[in-house]
Amino acid sequence: MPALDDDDSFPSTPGKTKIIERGPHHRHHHHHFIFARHSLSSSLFLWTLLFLALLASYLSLRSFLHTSGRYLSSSFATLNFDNQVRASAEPSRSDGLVVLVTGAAGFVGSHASLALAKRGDGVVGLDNFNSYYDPSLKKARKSLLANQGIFVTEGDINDAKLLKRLFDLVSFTHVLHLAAQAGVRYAIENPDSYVHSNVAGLVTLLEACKNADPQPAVVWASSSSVYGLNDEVPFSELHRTDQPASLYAATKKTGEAITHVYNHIYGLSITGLRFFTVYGPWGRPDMAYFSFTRNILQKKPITVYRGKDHVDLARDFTYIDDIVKGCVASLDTAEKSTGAGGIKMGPAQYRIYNLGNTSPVTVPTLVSILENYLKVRAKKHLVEMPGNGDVPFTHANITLARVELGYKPKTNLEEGLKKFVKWYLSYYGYGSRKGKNW
Ligand SMILES: O=C(O)[C@H]1O[C@H](OP(=O)(O)OP(=O)(O)OC[C@H]2O[C@@H](n3ccc(=O)[nH]c3=O)[C@H](O)[C@@H]2O)[C@H](O)[C@@H](O)[C@@H]1O
Repeated sequence: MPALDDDDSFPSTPGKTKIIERGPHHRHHHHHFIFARHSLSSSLFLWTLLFLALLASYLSLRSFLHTSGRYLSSSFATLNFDNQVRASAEPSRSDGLVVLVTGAAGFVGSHASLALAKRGDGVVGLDNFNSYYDPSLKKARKSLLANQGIFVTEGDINDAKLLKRLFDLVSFTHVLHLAAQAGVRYAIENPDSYVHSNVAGLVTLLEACKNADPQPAVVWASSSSVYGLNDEVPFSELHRTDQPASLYAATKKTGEAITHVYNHIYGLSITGLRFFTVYGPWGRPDMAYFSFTRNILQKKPITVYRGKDHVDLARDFTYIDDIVKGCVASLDTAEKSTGAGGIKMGPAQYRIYNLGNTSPVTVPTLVSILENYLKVRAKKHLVEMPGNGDVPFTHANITLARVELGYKPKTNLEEGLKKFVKWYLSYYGYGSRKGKNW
């Protein structure tokens, strides 16, 4: 029986190497071979080590440069931001106010910021540039402000860190709080945005104000819509405001309650302004006078809502310059907040004013004024008021604002719309039509 070769007697175990011994000669060669393999693999090992070490130092150097570069550029950005905020906040007259304007790239915010800067107050703007309506209009307003040395930082009033940073950088004497989710009917589509800006954002802003030392006096935009289903006319600050007709109105009414709490607990000086359908150049594209103008010029139909029994809707349309005067007068007459760093020192001022025009105009009349200036007939679709938040009319009693603020609106709808249309035609490049219309 042939001897079974040991090597073949067992199937090789996976992973185990068989050592074959073939006598001394073989063994020598084998050692030589092993030695060569050894020296080859150890030098390969060394080279690999060297390579890895080089690679590691390259990578760490790169990441160091990257991090320090980023750190340096972010430090420069921080420094740049701080300098811009401080420079913008510097009043150019000796007793100038130092005002944080929220919603500064908005319609009322941009006009108010310009008016304040023009008389020598320091103004820092804050705006989130959201896309509720064309943000390019907001950017254009921002450039207008930048030309007057006003810096508008891009940020949300819900950003507590950013607010703290601004208050750490600047001792604001006043906050003009105009940032909000506006629009009555849009609340049906996007209710959350109203809670986000008009409730949560307001609280975040008031927290920053009450923590500041010194605390600023706060003037903010409420709305004529808080009168809701009230049918006593003209609307007085003494009338009921507990029957809102839209979520928008409800969040503004909530704002009045929330600001009262901060006044009561922390001694913040508060002035709430109930604006009545503000219009004018650089206005809001979502509002009727603006979208009607666009559609009329583009020969597109417009929808004109009507109330019950075909009664025309009416608004106490108020021109932007009059509203700005009311805002500035409110800032000038606001008493100081009494608290500091979150602690109340004594009772503080709490005021609410109507800022309207006192002469309501129907929506069809608004349309015919526009038709007249645009020299185009509107394609009107008369539609029953859809019940999505509108009230049939607004009409302001402004006695309180007149007596306490010296507020006196002086632009009627015809004059105001003339200025608006002139701006609209030039801004949207209807330049050649100008001569024809004016
Ligand atoms: O005074 C206020 O408190 C409010 O004024 C305006 O709200 P509104 O009066 O509804 O202003 P527009 O949206 O310009 O509407 C004006 C009138 O035109 C009517 N309208 C609007 C849009 C439309 O397509 N058709 C139409 O007939 C409305 O029903 C309303 O009677 C602003 O949009 C709100 O942000 C502000 O808070």
